[in-house]
Amino acid sequence: MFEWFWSILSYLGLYYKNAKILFLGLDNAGKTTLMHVLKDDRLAQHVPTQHATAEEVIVGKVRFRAFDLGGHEVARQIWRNYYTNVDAIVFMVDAVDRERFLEGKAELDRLLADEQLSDVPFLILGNKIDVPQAASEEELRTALGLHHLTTGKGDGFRGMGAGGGGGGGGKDIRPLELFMCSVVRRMGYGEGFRWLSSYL
Ligand SMILES: Nc1nc2c(ncn2[C@@H]2O[C@H](COP(=O)(O)OP(=O)(O)OP(=O)(O)O)[C@@H](O)[C@H]2O)c(=O)[nH]1
Ligand SMILES: [Mg+2]
Repeated sequence: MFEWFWSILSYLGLYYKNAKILFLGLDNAGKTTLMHVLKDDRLAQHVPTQHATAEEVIVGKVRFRAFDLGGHEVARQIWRNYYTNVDAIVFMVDAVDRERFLEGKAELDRLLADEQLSDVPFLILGNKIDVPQAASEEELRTALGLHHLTTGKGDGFRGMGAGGGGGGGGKDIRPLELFMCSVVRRMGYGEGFRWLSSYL
């Protein structure tokens, strides 16, 4: 099943596709930490990102050009400078910081409403589930208002009837899913990226 999946990917020429993805989300969500775990498998403490950085990362068999943008309020103003030719958005949320769910939702809604991104798949990562107080997937799904937006976690190709489980899944529906993860424990995001790869 898995072999079959990758052979189709390579047949379609997506094998090692140089996809451009943006890591977005509020400050302190864990974007830079994830970037470095993906890039050189190293966990480190990072200062809040002031300047966007781009790195080449390979997840599974897809090569990404990942742009790590700062999440603090001033840094958010330049997110839109990176929207051109973007292939996917990874939107990270700190699942522990309930007080900022609303702020995160507002930023996510702004992105989802942006014309330039109307066709772009969104992988939403609820990070820090290693912390016992972290919100559950269901709680975060509700807090971010995702119930009617998610398209299902099954691998799928756009236009071939996406959607393995959730609602939606029609042809013109933007792929969007929420996966819970812990970057420090190196769990959860792999499934998310695998899901995302199937739409690139
Ligand atoms: N408990 C826990 N903490 C994490 C995890 N991932 C990241 N962190 C911590 O969260 C804090 C912020 O991480 P960063 O990667 O700097 O966050 P960022 O999203 O890049 O923040 P900005 O650059 O300000 O936008 C750091 O103290 C990380 O160690 C995780 O999976 N679990
Ligand atoms: Mg950062």
